[in-house]
Amino acid sequence: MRDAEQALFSGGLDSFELMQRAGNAVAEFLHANWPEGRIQVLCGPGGNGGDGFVAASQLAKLWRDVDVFCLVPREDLKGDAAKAAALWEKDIRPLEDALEAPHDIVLDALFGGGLSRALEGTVAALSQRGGRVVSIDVPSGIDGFTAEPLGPCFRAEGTITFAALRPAHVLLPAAAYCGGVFVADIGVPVKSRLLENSPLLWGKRLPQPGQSTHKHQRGHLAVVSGPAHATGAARLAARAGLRAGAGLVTVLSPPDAIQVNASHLTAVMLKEFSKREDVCDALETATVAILGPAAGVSSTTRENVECLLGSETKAVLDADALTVFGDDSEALHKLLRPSDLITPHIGEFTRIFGDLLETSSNKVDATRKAAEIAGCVVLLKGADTVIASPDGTAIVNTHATRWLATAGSGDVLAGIAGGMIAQGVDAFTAAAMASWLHGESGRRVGAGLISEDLEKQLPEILSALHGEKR
Ligand SMILES: NC(=O)C1=CN([C@@H]2O[C@H](COP(=O)(O)OP(=O)(O)OC[C@H]3O[C@@H](n4cnc5c(N)ncnc54)[C@H](O)[C@@H]3O)[C@@H](O)[C@H]2O)[C@@H](O)CC1
Ligand SMILES: [K+]
Repeated sequence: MRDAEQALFSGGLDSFELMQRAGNAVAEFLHANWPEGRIQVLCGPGGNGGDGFVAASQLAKLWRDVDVFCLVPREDLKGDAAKAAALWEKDIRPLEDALEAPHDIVLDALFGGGLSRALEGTVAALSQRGGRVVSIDVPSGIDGFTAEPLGPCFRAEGTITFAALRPAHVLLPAAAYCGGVFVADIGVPVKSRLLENSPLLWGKRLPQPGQSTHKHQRGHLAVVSGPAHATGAARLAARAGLRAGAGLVTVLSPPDAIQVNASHLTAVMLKEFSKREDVCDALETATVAILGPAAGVSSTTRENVECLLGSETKAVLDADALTVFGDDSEALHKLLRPSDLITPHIGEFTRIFGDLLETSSNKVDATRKAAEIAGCVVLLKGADTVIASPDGTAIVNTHATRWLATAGSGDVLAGIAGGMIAQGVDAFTAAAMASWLHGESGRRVGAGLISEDLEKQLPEILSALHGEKR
């Protein structure tokens, strides 16, 4: 966003004009959503405070009852913040006075996301008062780069930011302090490359069969099963893929697991593989294959991955398919293609991308770098799942529930993504669809959730998204 602002300024746009647009947007946002009550505006010394002064004068024009407090005296303000303060003709009171002043709503215009040290003294005390808070840019006290509180910080009911979402608005723990986030368009032409997951992003692209579509036109998903003692993961993924709409789903099974797989599968087909060539042949007939869930950390799994990534078939790689490359991750990066999806949890991510999480400012940056390195779509699982494509576009999914932290949950996620890819959805969109549908399924089950419950929720959820009554 900084680059886009700089381009605008060098194109002749006055930075104070931008601040006025920002402050006016804040006033509109606050007035529309918190239409009643006395407003206490808390201003910092920089641009964030400047937005606060503009908003305060605009809110007063809307006949709102407004008091303004500032961390520094009016005469110490500089640049745009000083110009903005000049718009406020009444008193600017010292910040300490705010502690005891009557109010209903606080407008937190103290600091933006560039804050470099923890809040102290009066500011820290104000942040801990509770009550109804609306924050400008980010709740003050949040480090916008790491998306973590630097110490005490405001907890907002709503946050208004400008031009585009930043990681702190969607990544935990910062996102939990933001409340509802509104992105105001102030004329900064950024191509938003960070989005929050929602059916609004992809609902219209959910695949659905036409009246005369036959199953072969809905794609073929293959899922590679582990050995006899580890077959459940593949079946969870396979059934989820079928529910997501893949026309055909086949579990590819080693000979020792055929009986156990056969006794548990009905609509999902089963095919035996005993040697490398069998897997290669079977994978080539599929549109997409899921490899990794309970596949085993073995040379067979590695060979199967190499076979899949050397074929025309798209890949969804998870768990053991990633772990087998733990000591040779560059080989995996070289094989992966832009149409592939990998779905590591943090441990697997570290195995194949080293210390990227520690060396990046936050999870969004780390996942973006990973997608660029691997040249494929990366879905980093967590309470705030991040999906990134090699071009830098990222989506964060917070539509989930803690009850999803259970055995087999990730296999279902991979299965839904595979089912969508089978039907022609690109890997990035399929990952976004899958993480939201997975989260929604989890929320519908709630406490007591086991992974077998998840795919059963899909018909109702998908019907609702398609606008069909059941
Ligand atoms: N960049 C732009 O052109 C625009 C910026 N806007 C606003 O400007 C804000 C960014 O402005 P700034 O870069 O001035 O940043 P801030 O408004 O966050 O202010 C930073 C100032 O606070 C001081 N400071 C940092 N931590 C402190 C602490 N713990 N205790 C006391 N003082 C501390 C710093 O020394 C610095 O002087 C955004 O958040 C947004 O609200 C908007 O007006 C839109 C346009
Ligand atoms: K703020």
